[in-house]
Order: sequence, then structure tokens, then C-alpha cells
Amino acid sequence: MKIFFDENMPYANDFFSDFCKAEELIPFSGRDLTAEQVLDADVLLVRSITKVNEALLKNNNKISFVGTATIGTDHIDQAYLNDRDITFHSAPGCNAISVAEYVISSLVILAERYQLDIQKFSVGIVGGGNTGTRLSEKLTALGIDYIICDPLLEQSKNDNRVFSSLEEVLKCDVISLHVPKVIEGEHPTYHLLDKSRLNNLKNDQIIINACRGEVIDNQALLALKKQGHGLKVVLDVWEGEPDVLMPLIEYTEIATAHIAGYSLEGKARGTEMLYQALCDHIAKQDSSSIEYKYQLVNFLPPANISMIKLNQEFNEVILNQLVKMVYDVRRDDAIFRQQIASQGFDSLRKNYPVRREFSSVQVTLLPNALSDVPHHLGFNKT
Ligand SMILES: NC(=O)C1=CN([C@@H]2O[C@H](COP(=O)(O)OP(=O)(O)OC[C@H]3O[C@@H](n4cnc5c(N)ncnc54)[C@H](O)[C@@H]3O)[C@@H](O)[C@H]2O)C=CC1
Ligand SMILES: O=C(O)C(=O)[C@H](O)COP(=O)(O)O
Repeated sequence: MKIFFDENMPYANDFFSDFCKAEELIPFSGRDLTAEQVLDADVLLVRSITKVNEALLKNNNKISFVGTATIGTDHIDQAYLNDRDITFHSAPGCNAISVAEYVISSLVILAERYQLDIQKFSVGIVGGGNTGTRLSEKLTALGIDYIICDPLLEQSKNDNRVFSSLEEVLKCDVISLHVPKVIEGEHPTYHLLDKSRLNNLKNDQIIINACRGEVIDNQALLALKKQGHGLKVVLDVWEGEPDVLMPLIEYTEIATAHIAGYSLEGKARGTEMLYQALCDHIAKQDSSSIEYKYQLVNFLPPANISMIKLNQEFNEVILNQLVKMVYDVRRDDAIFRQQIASQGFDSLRKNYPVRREFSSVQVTLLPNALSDVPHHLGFNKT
């Protein structure tokens, strides 16, 4: 069985080498994959930069499984795969914690930079799926008020949370975007933040886009900022990646190369989810029983600093120290500003330095501590 996998997929060799001979487990560069290369692939495992469609697969008559180790699926023509009876799996939620921690780190940094009280922020979350929910849990842990807009979940009636309108969410101090890229249909997200909505934002608001670049009209945002609007902008994703609207960078508070989901755990969870999906697929084909021989916990190394003991009650200063110790988003912002022109977008992503999630660090509280915020925020208890 020939398995083609994106070279930027951690632990792929560990998870997939049992399925085939070593020479049949073939890494590829995601942006450059051609139909010629995957002519005889049985299994194709991609990340978000590979478009999987008829053009890529029309000459391959063997392929039975396509997986993407990502949450977003806008790069996959699922209707085409369905027509050809090719099994498809994505990795829902794999890096949702990572994105939520990117947002928390951004809030901590902006609160410090502008001497704002983080607990007084009101946060409007657009998209109440896996990532929006993980973020809302962390905001709850910190006692920060939030509202969520998600017309699809609201209509589904399977979700008993209270939802707000987009208009209400756009009035919050912080607007955090967590929707898929959807161009058509009843609830499109393409240019959800268009010129008119951007122009209605207030000078003291913060907007964070860590979902897909096209959700904000980047030209309209640049025009607004050039007029001197005070909106604080955090951009992890850009319209037209891997190209970036370079003049926009200087108007951002934090700018990064689509790495919000790039914690080691987040990326590797995507690989593990595809491993499990492929085990299921093969068991179904062979009518055999499913066995997941490998687990991510067996591969993840300990964090560089894996234990912290608090010697006073948790407070905002400690929040600032803990969050920055595990993930200080300014590191990625500095790399981006210094290297985007010389290295290019994809290279910054490919060479991303290791970043861990809060859960990689065990935090011991004071005996009889009054609050347990660090553990609710995601730090490890034991
Ligand atoms: N920057 C990064 O590194 C990453 C970006 N992403 C992006 O973030 C997106 C969201 O991720 P998840 O929350 O995990 O996906 P999800 O699929 O769990 O949730 C998305 C939610 O958005 C809602 N939604 C769809 N259209 C909407 C609209 N017009 N208005 C409000 N809500 C709407 C859906 O109903 C759904 O509940 C992904 O589709 C992906 O494009 C995901 C992971 C990492
Ligand atoms: O999961 C998603 O959706 C994302 O946006 C990922 O962070 C994308 O990472 P790559 O697949 O582009 O490495």
C-alpha cells in the first residue's frame, strides 16, 4: 500500500510505518504536489495547503482514502471524493486548544501593552464550534465575559447555549473569529468583515483573525487603518496565502504566519486522528477488528519546563507569567516581521519552532488555594 503524506505532519513515520514497506511511505511538499506524483497512491494524507480535487486525482484509479490533518476542509473537494467513493476524514478539533491559547496569549500581551484590565474585556466569538468553544472555556476560567454568534448552531436546536447576533458580537471589546471559509449558501463567511462592518468598528476595539484570511476583507482593513482608525488588529491568517498584503503588517499589533494551530500537540493530534481513521478504514475493508496500536501520548516529549509551583494566590501577574512562559505570541510576531520578506510564508510555517500547550506544564497551587484558575485554563494538575 502506498501512503503519501505531507512532510509537515509530525510523527507520520511513527504512526503509519506499520501499514506499508518503508519505500511506500512517501513524504511530499504540500504546496507542490502534482497529479503525476500521486498517480499510484492508495492513501493521501494532506495538510491545508494541498488542494485535493479532480485535477489532482483524476488519473489515480487506486486511491481509497484521503485525510487532512486539519480542522479546515476548504481545500478539499468533498463532493468529488464522494462521487468517486473515496473515504475522506479531517481532524475536527485537533488544534482547537492551540488556537484558543493563541488568542489568550494575544489578549495577555495586548492587556499588558496598553495597560488594560483583561478581566474587564467583553469578548465576541464568531463561530461556536470546537475552537470557539475551547476559547469560551478558557475565558470562563478567567472570569471574562463573552458572547457567541453562530446562526447554524442556533438553528440546529441541538445546542442549548445562548447565541447572539453578529451585530451584538461586533460591539464587544474583542472580536475573535472562528468560522470556516464558506463562499456560498445562507451563512457565507467570505468577507464577513467587509468594508461596511469594519468601518462601523470603534477605535478601542480589538479584532483577532485566526480562522481563514478571507473572512476579513484585507484591502478594506488596510484602507481603514491608513485613515488612522485605532482598531487593534491581530492577524494569524491572511487573504490569499501564501501571499500577504505586506503594507497591512505595520498596522497590526500581532502578525503571524498561520501558526495559531501549530502547537506540537495540535499538529500531532491531527496525525493521530488520521491514523485512527485509517485503522478504521482498513478494518472495514478487511472486515477485521480495529486496533489502535500507537497513541500520541507515547510520542510527545516532556516540555522544557514541565513543573511550576505557585507561592502565592493566582492573580493577573501570575496569569501573565504563566501564559508567556508556555506561549508568548510575541516570539512568532517577531519572527514574522523580521523574516516574512526574506523567507516567505511557507518557509516560516515549515520551520516553526516547537511550541507546547498549557497542558504540558503541571502547576501546583498553594495548599488550600482559594481559586483553581490555572487548571481550568488548561494547565496540568498532576
Ligand atoms: N489559524 C489556524 O491555525 C487555524 C485555523 N482554523 C480555522 O478555524 C475554523 C474554525 O475552527 P473550528 O471552530 O475548530 O471549526 P468547527 O467546524 O468546529 O466550528 C466552526 C463553527 O463556525 C460556525 N459558522 C459557520 N458559518 C458561520 C457564520 N457565518 N457565522 C457564525 N458562525 C458560523 C459553524 O456553525 C461551526 O459551529 C476552521 O474552519 C479553520 O478554517 C482551524 C484551526 C487552526
Ligand atoms: O486546521 C486548520 O484548519 C488549520 O488552519 C491548520 O492550522 C493549518 O495548518 P497546515 O495544514 O496549513 O499546516
